[in-house]
Amino acid sequence: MIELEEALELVLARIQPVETEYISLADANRHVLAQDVISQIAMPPFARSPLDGYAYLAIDVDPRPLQLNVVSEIPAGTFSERVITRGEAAKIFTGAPIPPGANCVVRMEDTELMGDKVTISRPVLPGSNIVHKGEEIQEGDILLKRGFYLTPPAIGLLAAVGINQLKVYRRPRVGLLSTGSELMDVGQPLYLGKIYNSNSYTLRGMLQEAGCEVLVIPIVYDQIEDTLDALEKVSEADVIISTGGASVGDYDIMRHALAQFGCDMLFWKLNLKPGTPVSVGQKGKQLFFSLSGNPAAAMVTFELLVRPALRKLAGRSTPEEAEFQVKMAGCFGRPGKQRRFLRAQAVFKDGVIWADLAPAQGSGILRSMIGSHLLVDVPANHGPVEVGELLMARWIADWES
Ligand SMILES: Nc1nc2c(c(=O)[nH]1)N[C@H]1C(S)=C(S)[C@@H](COP(=O)(O)OP(=O)(O)OC[C@H]3O[C@@H](n4cnc5c(N)ncnc54)[C@H](O)[C@@H]3O)O[C@H]1N2
Ligand code: MOO
Repeated sequence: MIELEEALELVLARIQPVETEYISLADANRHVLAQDVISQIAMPPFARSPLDGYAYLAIDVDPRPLQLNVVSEIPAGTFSERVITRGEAAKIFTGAPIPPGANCVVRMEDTELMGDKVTISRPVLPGSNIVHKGEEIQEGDILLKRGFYLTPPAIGLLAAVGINQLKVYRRPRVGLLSTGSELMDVGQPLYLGKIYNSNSYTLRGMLQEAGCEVLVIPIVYDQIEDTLDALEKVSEADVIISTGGASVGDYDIMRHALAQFGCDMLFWKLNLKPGTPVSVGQKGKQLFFSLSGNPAAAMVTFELLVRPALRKLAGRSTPEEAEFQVKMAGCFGRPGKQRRFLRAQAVFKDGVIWADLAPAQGSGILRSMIGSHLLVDVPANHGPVEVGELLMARWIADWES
């Protein structure tokens, strides 16, 4: 039985990021950048108007009202080289370039146009309502660094500076095995003694959200031969995750199957709950995680151990999330001898993050993950957890309620 931190060290030491590839920006969501991105242009690329109105050359002491001759019109997408001098204005629209000579924009609502003369009821000060060139991004800015996990705002930012090809790490390929002779797939009536396989569905979604390609082997019987066959089917995967058959029972064969498959076994059992009976093996470049079959336990150990491993494999610069302090909104009577991770909702009140525990904390209770944002880290041999107590916790993905 080893500590989580020791297990993580052992696992992370065995992982190198996957190879890189070039992809188009349209395919970049949930990929990890394998290059620093330096902007070749400024954004905006020119000084522009944030309003529909009139651009002109203001001074500090313009009379009220101010009357100007309208000498040009600049819709967005065009530009005008006509220099605006004192007494002149250009009719301008949101997003259009400020013409040379002008030093401000007054909004349409404060003006009245008669023929080619505009009367400005409330003149503005020099510099008003101009978005300067490079206000958001300067040419040469490092926008994003290698190891950055690309999600929509970052992809939009890359589009904003005109990037259409980029170097990323290829998606990690993950094979997913649900083992258990009691399992049936959804879509059929349930036989006596059987249950539906939920782990495949939970973990497939978690893996997809983490940017992985997933190959699912839905149900593997608790027999060495079946397990070895299933392992052969995922020979292209970088990482193989199995659930079930991880403990001490006669049919808990996963770690034996892995050893027989030729894995070098790194450890068996983590000193934490839920999900104690985890083992990890390595064969060549492939890493094998055997997780508990209990649905909540599988999710928790995925968060604590597998997710950091996948992050490093995917090329991300920060494999692990830091813990932070929370205040307990509920009590928990029996944490036990082992370190324990409690599922809880984060509630912000009076400047504090309160951890509101899920009502049931059993290893098999998948419902407790719904609406949980936190895993509260209760140390080994901790007595009962009291209301108001301060403990450390880590964020997990936001499983909305
Ligand atoms: N004598 C002992 N028994 C057990 C121990 C122990 O130390 N001594 N440890 C317990 C702990 S802790 C856990 S956790 C479980 C782990 O069991 P396994 O990983 O071997 O998992 P299974 O027995 O195969 O399954 C556990 C539970 O989860 C259900 N299950 C399995 N796969 C799925 C799936 N894909 N979808 C939904 N539900 C699944 C399975 O039917 C069982 O009810 O062992 C304890 N036993
Ligand atoms: O380790 Mo197990 O605590 O029941 O999930």
